[in-house]
Amino acid sequence: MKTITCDVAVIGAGTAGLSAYRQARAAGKHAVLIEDGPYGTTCARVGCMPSKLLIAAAEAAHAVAAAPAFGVHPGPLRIDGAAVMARVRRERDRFVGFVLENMAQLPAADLLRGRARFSGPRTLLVDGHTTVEANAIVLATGSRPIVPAAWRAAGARVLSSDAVFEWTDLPAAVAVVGSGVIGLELGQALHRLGVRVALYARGDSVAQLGDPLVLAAARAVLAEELDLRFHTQVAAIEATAEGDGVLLRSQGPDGAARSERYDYVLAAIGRAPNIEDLNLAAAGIALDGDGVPVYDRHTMQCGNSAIFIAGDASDELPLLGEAADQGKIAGRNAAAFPAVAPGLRRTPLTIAFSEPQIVTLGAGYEALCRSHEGRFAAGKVDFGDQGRSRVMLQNKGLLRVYGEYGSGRFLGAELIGPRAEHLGHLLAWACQAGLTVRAMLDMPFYHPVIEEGVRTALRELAEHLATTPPPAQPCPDCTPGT
Ligand SMILES: Cc1cc2nc3c(=O)[nH]c(=O)nc-3n(C[C@H](O)[C@H](O)[C@H](O)COP(=O)(O)OP(=O)(O)OC[C@H]3O[C@@H](n4cnc5c(N)ncnc54)[C@H](O)[C@@H]3O)c2cc1C
Ligand SMILES: NC(=O)c1ccc[n+]([C@@H]2O[C@H](COP(=O)([O-])OP(=O)(O)OC[C@H]3O[C@@H](n4cnc5c(N)ncnc54)[C@H](O)[C@@H]3O)[C@@H](O)[C@H]2O)c1
Repeated sequence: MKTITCDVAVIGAGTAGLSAYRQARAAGKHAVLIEDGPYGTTCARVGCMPSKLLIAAAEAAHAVAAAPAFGVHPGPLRIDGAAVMARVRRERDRFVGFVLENMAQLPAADLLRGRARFSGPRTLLVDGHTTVEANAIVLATGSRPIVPAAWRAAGARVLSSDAVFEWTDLPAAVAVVGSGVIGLELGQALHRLGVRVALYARGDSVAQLGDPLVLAAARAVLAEELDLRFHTQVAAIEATAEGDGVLLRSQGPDGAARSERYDYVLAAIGRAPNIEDLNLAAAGIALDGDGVPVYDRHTMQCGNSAIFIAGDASDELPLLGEAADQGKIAGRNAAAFPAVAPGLRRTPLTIAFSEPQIVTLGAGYEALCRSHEGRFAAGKVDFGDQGRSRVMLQNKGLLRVYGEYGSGRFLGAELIGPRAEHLGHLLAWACQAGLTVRAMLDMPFYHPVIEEGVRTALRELAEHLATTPPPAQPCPDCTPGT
């Protein structure tokens, strides 16, 4: 058994862990980075990048399919599934390669291979071969896809998003379970690439949306294109007798049972933080009801301990940018421990790369119903009649913007709409800058642009904010589906 003594031990060499490690090193500390899986990060290997590569191929196919509506006839659409997946894997490998190149430049003595578990509040045991004694520890162990054991029992044709990017060709039929971000992004991309896709949702939620009006718009817009099965329970999944597919038995909202054959079932029902194998009992920190360490989101410190948490492991907002920011804060504070200080937490921004894209930023509708009951107003724009959106034949979706009575401060927004990733950034920046709705309306708006739709929504919001707020009452419509 070897013993390593260091200032900061980081568990997990993903985005959050690498960010924490770099901060600790930049502070002049001896840091050790422990990883038991492949290097390359979830984002590059099986997350953000390969999923966006698949979506990019789907967008190309969709552009061809949509062209005749403009009087442009490019000829019959032919999708070469093997070529699509080859590009996805080739470009994915390129992104992973950049991470690996950076890893190769780190001092070899700082990199420890193996699975870390706590053996004390400041001590880790790595695979039974090394004990690491650290002044502070950063827990950046990421998350993993949830696939219920009963579904796994059906065999290898029940898979998570991790496996999709290893395909060498596109299958003929896929059942996607879950209407969250992964289900929507991958389900729509596969559909646009010619795969028969049915998307099963036990409730009627759509991606990260909470605003009932935007949710309703999203359901309607997406259902125009996708086979969306809302309020449908997956009753059982079993392998076909030939082993070449799966039978999915489901029960719809009318109680009717259905059994359908697919090549694969893609479980997209959420991700769980990697925390249970860490022997957290030895760490001496408080855990919440889900077993996740209780921590301060501004310092990422777990209680008053020398343990800091970052990235998907924190189960807060499992997004790349958050992992990088949280890792930075955790690494800096671990290096400075016990002199812990709050770090920058930005205005929350989430983007689902469906089409139309789905975006939330700032305070969402459900959160405002709790924190600002009777104290906030909303404005909206329906993209159906929005000039530039219609020019581009992308005139679908709804934006709702929220502002605070009295201060006139812009609080947040939810939307499904064209080029929403850009609108989302614009609005998130205004939110973080603390702008009032009036100040936002004083900004330039070109013509004809989609941002004019944002102005329409802001104008409506400004009108509401100029009136007396209605008497406080419970939000009548803030209970969207599960
Ligand atoms: C399909 C998909 C698409 C996504 N798309 C986007 C997107 O478009 N935009 C966006 O912002 N986010 C996206 N995300 C989310 C984003 O990828 C994650 O939030 C981010 O990668 C999390 O980084 P992390 O450092 O917390 O975890 P990871 O990168 O997973 O790193 C954790 C590391 O810890 C290691 N580890 C775990 N336990 C131990 C242990 N006990 N000992 C040693 N090592 C351990 C793991 O092997 C892993 O390497 C997507 C995710 C998925 C799955
Ligand atoms: N564009 C992006 O930023 C992006 C893309 C992909 C993933 N991600 C991240 O990855 C995380 C995980 O994505 P996800 O889509 O797996 O999770 P999610 O939490 O977004 O959605 C999971 C969905 O599955 C449903 N569900 C849960 N249990 C179920 C069950 N037993 N049967 C049927 N449905 C069930 C939930 O109601 C929900 O609609 C996201 O929260 C997001 O942070 C981000």
